[in-house]
Amino acid sequence: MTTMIKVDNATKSFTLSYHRSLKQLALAKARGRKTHDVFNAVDDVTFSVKEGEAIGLMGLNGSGKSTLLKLVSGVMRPDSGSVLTRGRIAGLIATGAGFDPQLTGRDNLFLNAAILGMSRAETLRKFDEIVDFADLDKFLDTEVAYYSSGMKARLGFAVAINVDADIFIADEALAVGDRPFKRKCKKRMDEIVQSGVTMFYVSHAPGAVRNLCSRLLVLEKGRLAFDGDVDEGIAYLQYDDDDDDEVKGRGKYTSDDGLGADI
Ligand SMILES: Nc1ncnc2c1ncn2[C@@H]1O[C@H](COP(=O)(O)OP(=O)(O)OP(=O)(O)O)[C@@H](O)[C@H]1O
Repeated sequence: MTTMIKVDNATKSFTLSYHRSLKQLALAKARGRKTHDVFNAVDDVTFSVKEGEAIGLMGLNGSGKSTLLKLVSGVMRPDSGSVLTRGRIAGLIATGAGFDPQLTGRDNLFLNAAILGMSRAETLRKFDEIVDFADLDKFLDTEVAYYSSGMKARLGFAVAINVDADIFIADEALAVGDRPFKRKCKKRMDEIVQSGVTMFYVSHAPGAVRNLCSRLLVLEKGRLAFDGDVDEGIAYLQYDDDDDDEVKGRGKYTSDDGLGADI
C-alpha cells in the first residue's frame, strides 16, 4: 500500500526566552545568567502512515502534537530529519484563518476556499453543501464582523471539511462547535475515513479516537512514546473512561472534549 506520510527522525526546536524587556535581558547577560533555553518540541520522531489509515495522536498538553501536525501539514519545516507527504493535505487546523471581517460570509467562503487551494469552479460546485453544513443561510450576506465566534468557526469548518484531500488532518478544532454541530462534524469525518482518505487526528478524547482511528501515536515531551493499537495506546496513557475528572497516570482526559464517546 502507498505510504502517504513519512516522518524520519524529525526534530523541531524552539527557543524559550526568560526575559521580556531589553533591560532585563541586558541585566541578565551582565550577571552571566542564562537568557534562553532551546528545547525540542518534536524530538527525533519517526513513523509512516499508509494510504487509508486513520491515525490518532495523543499526549499531554505541550507534548508536541500541534507542532508535529504543523510539520506534517507543511506549515513548519523540521530543523533536522525529514517529513514527506503525498497528495493534497486539508483539514481542521486554524480553520477560518484569513477571514476578512469586512466581507460577508459568502465572500469569505470563496476567499477561504481559495486559501485552501480550491478553484472557483470547485467552490461553486460545493457551495450549497458548504452553506448547508455551516447552517448560516440567513447570515450568509452579513459581514463576518457581526458573526459570533461559533458562527465563524462553523463557516471555517464547513469550508475545510469540504476540501477534497488525500490526507485530512484535524487538531481538536471541533471542540468549539455546539453539540449538534460536533455531531455533524463527526459524521462527516467518519465519511472521510470511510472514503479511504488518510486521516491524522489529534485529540484528548479517547472515545473519539477509538471511534475514528485504527492506530494511535502517543507523544511524551516531543518523543514518540507509543505507536500501535488504539486501546493499548489509551491504556498506555492510563486513561480511565469511567472517571472523567481524576488525574491519572500520564494525564487528565475527559470523554467529552471534541468528539467525545457520548456523541
Ligand atoms: N512557535 C513556538 N515558539 C516557541 N515555543 C513553541 C511554539 N509552538 C509551540 N511551542 C512550545 O512547544 C511545546 C509543544 O507545543 P504543542 O503546541 O506542539 O503541544 P501540544 O501537544 O499540541 O499541546 P496541547 O495539548 O496543549 O495543544 C510547548 O512547550 C509549547 O510551548
